[in-house]
Formats: sequence, C-alpha cells, structure tokens
Amino acid sequence: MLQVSNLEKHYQSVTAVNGLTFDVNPGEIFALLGPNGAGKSSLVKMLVGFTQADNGSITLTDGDETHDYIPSHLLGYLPEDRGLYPEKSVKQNLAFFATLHGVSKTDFEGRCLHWLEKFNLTDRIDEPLKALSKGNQQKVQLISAILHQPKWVLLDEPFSGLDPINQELVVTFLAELKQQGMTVILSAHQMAMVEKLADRVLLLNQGSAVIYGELEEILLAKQAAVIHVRYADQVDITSLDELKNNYVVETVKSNQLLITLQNNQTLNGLMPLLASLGQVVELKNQAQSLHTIYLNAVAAHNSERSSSEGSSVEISQ
Ligand SMILES: Nc1ncnc2c1ncn2[C@@H]1O[C@H](COP(=O)(O)OP(=O)(O)OP(=O)(O)O)[C@@H](O)[C@H]1O
Repeated sequence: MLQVSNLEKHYQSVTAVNGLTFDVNPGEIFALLGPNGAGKSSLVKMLVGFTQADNGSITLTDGDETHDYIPSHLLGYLPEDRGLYPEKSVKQNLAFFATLHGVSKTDFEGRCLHWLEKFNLTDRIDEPLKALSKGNQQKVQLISAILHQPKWVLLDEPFSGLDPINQELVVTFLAELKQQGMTVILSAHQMAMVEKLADRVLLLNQGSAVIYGELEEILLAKQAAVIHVRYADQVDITSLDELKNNYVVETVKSNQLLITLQNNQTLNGLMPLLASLGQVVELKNQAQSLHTIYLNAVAAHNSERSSSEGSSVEISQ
C-alpha cells in the first residue's frame, strides 16, 4: 500500500504540490488528473524518489518493509522525459533495460515477443529505434518499463503522442498489467481513456486535490444529480413557482427540462411537481462524462481560489 500524507513541494514562489493526502491500494489502476501545471509530475517525481518533499510523508508498505518512496527494485517507470538509444535496435533497447533489472535471458525472450506482438511491433524488432515513428518508440518505452514485471508501475502520460488506435492498445496493455497483479499509477489528460480503465482517480488543480475517490462512485454521484425530463407537449415552468424557485431548472427545448438536484433534494420530492406541469413521457439521468466533471471541478476550484485571493487582498489593503 502507498500512503501519502500532507505532501508539499515548493519551487521558489510556486507551490507545485499543496498538502496532498491520498492512498493507492495494491492491484488497482490509479489515475492522476489535472490541467497543465497542476503538480502531477512534481508528485510523480517525489513518489519515485527523484525529488524530496518539502513537507509531509510518503509511505510504501511492501510486506515487512516500508520505504519513503517507491524503490527502483519494485518500480517500473515511464518518466516525463523519455529516453532510449536511437541507434540501437528495438530488441537491443529492451534487452538493455531487462538486463538492468536482472531479467533472465529466457524470461526476456518470452516477454519481449509477447509485448511486441500486443503492440503490433513484432516485425520491427531488429530495426533501429530511430526508424520507428514517435508513437511506436513510445510503445517500446512502455514495454521497457515493465519487462521485469515490477509490483508498482508509474507512467507519466502514457497516452501522449499516440493516435486513438494506439491509445486503445495502451488501455489493453494497462488492463493486462493489472491482471498480472501490478499496481498502476498513471498521469493522463485523456479522460475517455481514464474512464475506461481507472479504479480510482485523484484530480489535482493548483497543487491541491479537487476530486479523489472511486471513479464509478464519482460518475454515479454526478449522474444521479441531473435529471432530463421530456413532456408530451410544451411546458411553462413560470407557471409553477415551487419548481422554479426551489430547483435549478434549465429549459432544453419547449417540451424538455434539465433539472440539477442540489443537496438534500430527491427525485421523490421532484416527481409530483414535474407531473403537475404536464404529461411526462420520458425521465432519465443525464450521464456526465469524466471530461465534463473534470472541467466543472477545475473551473469551480479556480473561481473559489480567485475569490478567496481577492478577499485576502482586500483585507491586507
Ligand atoms: N524545477 C522546477 N522549477 C520551478 N518550477 C517548477 C519546476 N518544476 C515544476 N515547476 C512548477 O510547478 C508547477 C507544477 O508543475 P508540474 O510539472 O508538476 O505540473 P504537471 O501537472 O505535471 O503539468 P503538465 O500536465 O503540463 O505536465 C508548475 O507551476 C511548474 O511551472
């Protein structure tokens, strides 16, 4: 288990990571999300021990041992700055990393062929890396990170630079790592991919946690809150004060409403009001994608931050 508590990282005047607390459970796929500059890479570098935290703690428990970062013998790492040997062949590159991690020759041969086939790269095995497209080089780098079958896999933006077909291959790749019992932490900007595979997510903004938890629960909570209603005929919400004054109602079309339930409001309370407006022919939850949830949460957090900064400026004046 990985436990992060009140972690902070400052660079001169910039607070890159601002008091983060979260856990990563063994065997799960954990996604770090957030806009550019949110602090993901700074966090990742502390998790792998490349930089020191200014405050707080990281505790990795592995059997009887504890570590204050993920040690290299337990880790498969795809760093933000990629680096392989362009003049060497695909196989030589992979063999180099496998040897570095003590993988036997027999294990290497089997795993190398297995993953190259999964990524449609089998026939490129003897070509120099520089002859491959950037996306294909990235796939080789991904393979190099996990050939030694580490317990923990940390991937900084594994989808970047890949076309949709190759992004899907990476989703399959990550699902297989999970199946093999590895714990995967990844940072990513591709919400559709994250939605397909993450068990839990941590959304960062300006170094702080904005959303943290089970992906399924996050999606369900948002889904339950927005109700789409379609009537047989057009309706006039101004005729019903109790609805328009107490609920957030948006008229989508003359016969369709979108209602966002606020704290403590329930469908039971809403139903009689909806029925009194006209004949309801369809009532459904409006699913929100992770993409929309992300955008709304970041926008709300930014406006909260700027209004609290604004008020503190007024006080200091
Ligand atoms: N070495 C550094 N020196 C000074 N500031 C830094 C350094 N590294 C990161 N920062 C700043 O810390 C903040 C967080 O950056 P970080 O790279 O961790 O974000 P990120 O979420 O990984 O962004 P991206 O999605 O663009 O990779 C940014 O404001 C960045 O400019």
